[in-house]
Amino acid sequence: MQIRLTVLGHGDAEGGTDVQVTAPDGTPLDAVLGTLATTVAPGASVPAVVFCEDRRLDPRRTALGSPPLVDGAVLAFHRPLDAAPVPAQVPATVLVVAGPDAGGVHLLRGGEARVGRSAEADVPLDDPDVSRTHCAIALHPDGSVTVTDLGSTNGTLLDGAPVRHGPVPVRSGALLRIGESVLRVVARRAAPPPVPPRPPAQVPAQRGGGRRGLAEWARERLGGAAPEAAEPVRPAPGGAVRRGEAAEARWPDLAAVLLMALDRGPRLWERGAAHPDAFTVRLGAAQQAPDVLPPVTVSLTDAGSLGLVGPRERLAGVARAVVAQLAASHPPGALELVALAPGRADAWSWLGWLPHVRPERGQDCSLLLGFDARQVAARLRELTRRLGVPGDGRRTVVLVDGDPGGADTRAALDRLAAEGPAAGIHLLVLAEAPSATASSPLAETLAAASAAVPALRDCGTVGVLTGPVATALRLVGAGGVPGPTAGADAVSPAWAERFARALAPVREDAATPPPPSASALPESCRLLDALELARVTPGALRERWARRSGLPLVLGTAAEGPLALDLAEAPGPVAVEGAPGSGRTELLSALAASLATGAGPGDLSLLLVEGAGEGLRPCAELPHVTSYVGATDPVRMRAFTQALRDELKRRAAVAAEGGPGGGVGALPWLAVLVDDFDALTSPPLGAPGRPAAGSVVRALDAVVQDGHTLRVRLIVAGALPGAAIRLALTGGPVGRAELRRPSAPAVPFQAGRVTARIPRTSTLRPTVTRLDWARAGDPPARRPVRELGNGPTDVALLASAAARAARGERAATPATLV
Ligand SMILES: Nc1ncnc2c1ncn2[C@@H]1O[C@H](COP(=O)(O)OP(=O)(O)OP(=O)(O)O)[C@@H](O)[C@H]1O
Repeated sequence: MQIRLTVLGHGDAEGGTDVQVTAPDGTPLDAVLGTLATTVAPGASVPAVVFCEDRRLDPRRTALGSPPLVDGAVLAFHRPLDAAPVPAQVPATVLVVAGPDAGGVHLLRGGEARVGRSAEADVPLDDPDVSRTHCAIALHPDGSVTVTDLGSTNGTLLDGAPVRHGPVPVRSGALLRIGESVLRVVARRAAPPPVPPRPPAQVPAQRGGGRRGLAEWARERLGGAAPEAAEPVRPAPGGAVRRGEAAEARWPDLAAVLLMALDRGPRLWERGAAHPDAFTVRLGAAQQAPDVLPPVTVSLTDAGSLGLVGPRERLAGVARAVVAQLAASHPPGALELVALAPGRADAWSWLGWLPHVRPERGQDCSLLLGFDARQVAARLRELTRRLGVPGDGRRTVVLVDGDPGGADTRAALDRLAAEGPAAGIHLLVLAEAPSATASSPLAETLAAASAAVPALRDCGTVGVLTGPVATALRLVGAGGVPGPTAGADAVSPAWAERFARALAPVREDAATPPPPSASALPESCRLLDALELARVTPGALRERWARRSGLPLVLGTAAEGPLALDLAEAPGPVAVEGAPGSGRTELLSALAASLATGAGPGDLSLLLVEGAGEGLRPCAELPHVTSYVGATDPVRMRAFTQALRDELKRRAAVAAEGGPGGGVGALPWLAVLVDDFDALTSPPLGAPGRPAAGSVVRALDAVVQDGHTLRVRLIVAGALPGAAIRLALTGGPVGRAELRRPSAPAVPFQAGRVTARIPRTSTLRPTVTRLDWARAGDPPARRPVRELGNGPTDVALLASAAARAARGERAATPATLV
């Protein structure tokens, strides 16, 4: 199990230190507390008290990975932190629903809240058109709310009417416009509308129910927009203005987006791939009516890719808002996020907390981020591999911020911009340019931006920030077709960090579990540990053989622990596939060793066949092995294949004779394991195995055809058409693989290692490492697994223990083979 925490040590700066903890499930905080303290501050002692938010923890009783110690949690040594705000517990709330510093959720507990550009304001707004102290919103003892303009330069509008003299009463739901920002005041007097039943997204249960009030409150705000009430989406590649209150609720504003993440209620991740509003984002609001905010939206499905052009700070704020909306509305099962932002780790590291950037397609990185040229090239390789291949329904949105570097990389990006949408890959391309104004007209701004960032030309919609302070967004469709203008919604970096951290521990509901993250797998897996035979003794083996059922085959470790299947129940042959050097021979050896621990030699015979080389030789010492032959010896190979065919005939005869239930059940199992299958069945001209190839193919074909009913199983390393179970080595660390079965999702795993000698604890010790977000796009650090050079390997230890255990076992009924 891996979780990421932020630790505030003694006297730490506000940001704290981000760390990653890797430990077996259920490890108590106690086990890593000292390491956490020294990782954050070298030489620090174990803290006397630890808080998670405002809650004091008992380190012996708090398990890593269980609430509150989940991904994204903030631990504070020595002092408590403020808990998350709970709007349900306060009578009124001010939500910043639109504008250049949108998304804020401010609680009114009573008295006056000052709104302004000043950092000291109770509701600070980074909006150039807002005065330092602009207006005051007061909550009175009777629950009523008023607003007073404090002599602002640009004035205050309440539902369109200027607030000249205060205080002016404010109804719940009223819109206050100040500068380019729009605030909605919500007082808690209105009854909540009914909520359509829908299972919420899953997060490990939270004790104490600290956020239940927030959930309730958020439903009041958000619950009205059931997706089934949605009007059909019409293609509007240049963007669309949506009118009416339902439209406002349907494309939530950014305050609502933050509450979706904090609350994890029914609207979080409500849009699966087939949802009518899937992949449609709200870029801002049309400023037409005083008391409504008609959302201006763009559908990525229609646009293909979306470009954003403008000055750096505003541009980044709008892009943060777009990405956050996508992450709040779509589950990771429907949406993958990738960032290509060379040199911009500081700006985009917050994405690292989102579940959507985990590599779940076997990408060799910790997170799908590209913060330097190598990482960008790796991400582009992974993405361009998917071009021309029909998508699996899950879409990918790729944030492109900055020059990807080298000519090859630029060409790959241009290809992705042109061909990506057809493969479910949509770009969000940022291009820095001065705001479009009278002196720098839109067309010129757009032309200059496209020259600097060619991928912009393939974007079906481009939003250009306009106006003297770049707070409006003009949408332009393909071919320069003019689209609507919106007041652009942007969010601050702090908002984005808070939003993403709230989503970090959330998982999709149990009905559609996300594929286990490939990166959650260990770098190496000792087979004997996965078999729970760390100390392999004859007694332990005898005991297993005695209680045997089926033919248990432990493959290695999946994200949740050891991965096993029953070979007796397998519907057909098993193929181990992969590139040379990916670990096929090792996995085949592990399968042989695993089978040998599940049944004694009296109940199971192993036949080992080498197509090339001698990779299986270490397994030949297992007492179960009755034949070990290689293609280099065609005479023995022919004899072997003849004997195998005879054995199949003998078994068929026993099966035919057998009484009710078939006599075959009394026969020992026979497992044929073939390494380098391709070399065996189609050896190159002049290869020593060539003379025997024909007979081998016939014998193995007979096993495929008849073996299944005769207690004979076939496992080959190589491509075997019609294999029922495929163990595909996917690259990355050696031994990284996927279990693939028809009509079942692929299960990533790390293959068991058996021909080396690995100290028992090397993959189980808890570790704490500082998180370096700039390196998160690299292949995961390969913790060098200490393999002991001298002394017996694990398979030799197993073979010796098995040989001793077999002495005294009832005499096997050996297969009559060479
Ligand atoms: N699961 C594993 N963990 C760690 N190291 C491994 C693992 N599997 C294989 N290796 C090591 O990687 C190297 C290649 O493994 P292996 O020979 O099994 O690959 P292969 O796919 O059979 O390739 P080839 O057919 O070219 O021999 C060997 O040195 C082996 O010890």
